Amino acid sequence: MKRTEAARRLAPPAYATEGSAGADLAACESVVVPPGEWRAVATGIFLEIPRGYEIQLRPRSGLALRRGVTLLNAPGTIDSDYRGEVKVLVVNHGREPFRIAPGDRIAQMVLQPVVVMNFEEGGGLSETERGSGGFGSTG
Ligand SMILES: O=c1ccn([C@H]2C[C@H](O)[C@@H](COP(=O)(O)OP(=O)(O)OP(=O)(O)O)O2)c(=O)[nH]1
Repeated sequence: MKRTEAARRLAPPAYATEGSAGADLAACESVVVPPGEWRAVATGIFLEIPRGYEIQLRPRSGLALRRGVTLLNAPGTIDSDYRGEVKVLVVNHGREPFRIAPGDRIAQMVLQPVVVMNFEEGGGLSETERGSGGFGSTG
């Protein structure tokens, strides 16, 4: 079904359906992303994420399949101490300009627990069979 302008205006900025991993995230501004380019798209959403969690911004598979549109930095990270507006870095790999209207769902958000890393300098690393082999070293 084609969404009308009125439906777009009424759409909430983010919505989750039961059983879905992510909540869809909508744009709050009109943006045109030309082929081969990217834009930071405003959502009008400001979050306070509990410490120990992050939100990942992920592409929507339908936009990727139909339009070649995805997120430049997928998954985008929203830190728990970030208090600014959530923006979505939309990149257009397709051949047509990608037109975004307020209310269009352009990404999805997933809440994830994170393990906080603390680094300290050590004397050396333990030996393993792999050692420093990587990038196809096993064939
Ligand atoms: O797609 C994104 C990615 C990031 N952010 C916001 C929230 C995040 O907490 C902050 C910083 O993101 P990130 O750590 O990826 O950016 P950076 O390039 O490492 O910058 P900084 O030095 O500000 O951490 O920018 C967004 O709104 N959308």
